[in-house]
Amino acid sequence: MKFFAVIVAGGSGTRMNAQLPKQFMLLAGKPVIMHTITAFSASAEKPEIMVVLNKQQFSFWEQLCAEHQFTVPHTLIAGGNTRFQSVKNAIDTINETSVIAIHDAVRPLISTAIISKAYQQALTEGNSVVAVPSKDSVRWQKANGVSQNLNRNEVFLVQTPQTFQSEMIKKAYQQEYKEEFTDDASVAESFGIRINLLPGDPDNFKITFPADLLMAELILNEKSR
Ligand SMILES: Nc1ccn([C@@H]2O[C@H](COP(=O)(O)OP(=O)(O)OP(=O)(O)O)[C@@H](O)[C@H]2O)c(=O)n1
Ligand SMILES: C[C@](O)(CO)[C@H](O)COP(=O)(O)O
Repeated sequence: MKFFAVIVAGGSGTRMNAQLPKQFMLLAGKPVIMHTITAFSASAEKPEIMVVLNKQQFSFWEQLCAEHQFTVPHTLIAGGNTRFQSVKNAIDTINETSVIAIHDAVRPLISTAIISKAYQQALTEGNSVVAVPSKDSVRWQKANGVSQNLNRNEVFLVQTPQTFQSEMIKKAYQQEYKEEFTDDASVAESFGIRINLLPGDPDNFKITFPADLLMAELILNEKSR
């Protein structure tokens, strides 16, 4: 079977509040996204890697690759205004029957073990969505202003990769964009696909705020000791 990795990095990182988009910020001496691409290239399935970037940043990325002697093979795809559009731009170019993992560039601490489990689950069960249990209590704030406790054993926080057999995810991404499409699982589910969860890893958090980058740096330092 052919495997693809779509690494989405077309965002501008408004919550990070920095000049440089967070996917290019340095983590342990190299841009965040290079850690992410390296993890996929090291996985047993040896996926073909697609990197989705804002078109305006193609030449900057090529400069970064030269500066960091980054030679992992990948193709560049132009991003869109939403994550949904960025993913769609990439998967629309895939015509082979395959298994496609979609991953946020800004989750650089993903392990090769989880990547492989995700590909294998999607191969046998159709899809695989990485998620972790909540470490906090969880409440649902209803429209009438009343909040209600939820059983946190039944609530999961969704990560990436989100991995699918190509035929189903390509069809799901033909739907019109809706605001509730915050990830690939929500797109697939709205198309009628039942989602399979795969246990994730708390370290596979999304770099969203400045403190997240500091935490990622600490974890990498600890792992290299
Ligand atoms: N138009 C977009 C928006 C987001 N992404 C990617 O989707 C992932 C998750 O998005 P998020 O953390 O929200 O990134 P940003 O959109 O960059 O951040 P913010 O929402 O704070 O602006 C990131 O790797 C981001 O680059 C993308 O490829 N194209
Ligand atoms: C895809 C995702 O990372 C799964 O948790 C998340 O939904 C992305 O959300 P964001 O608002 O684009 O950061």
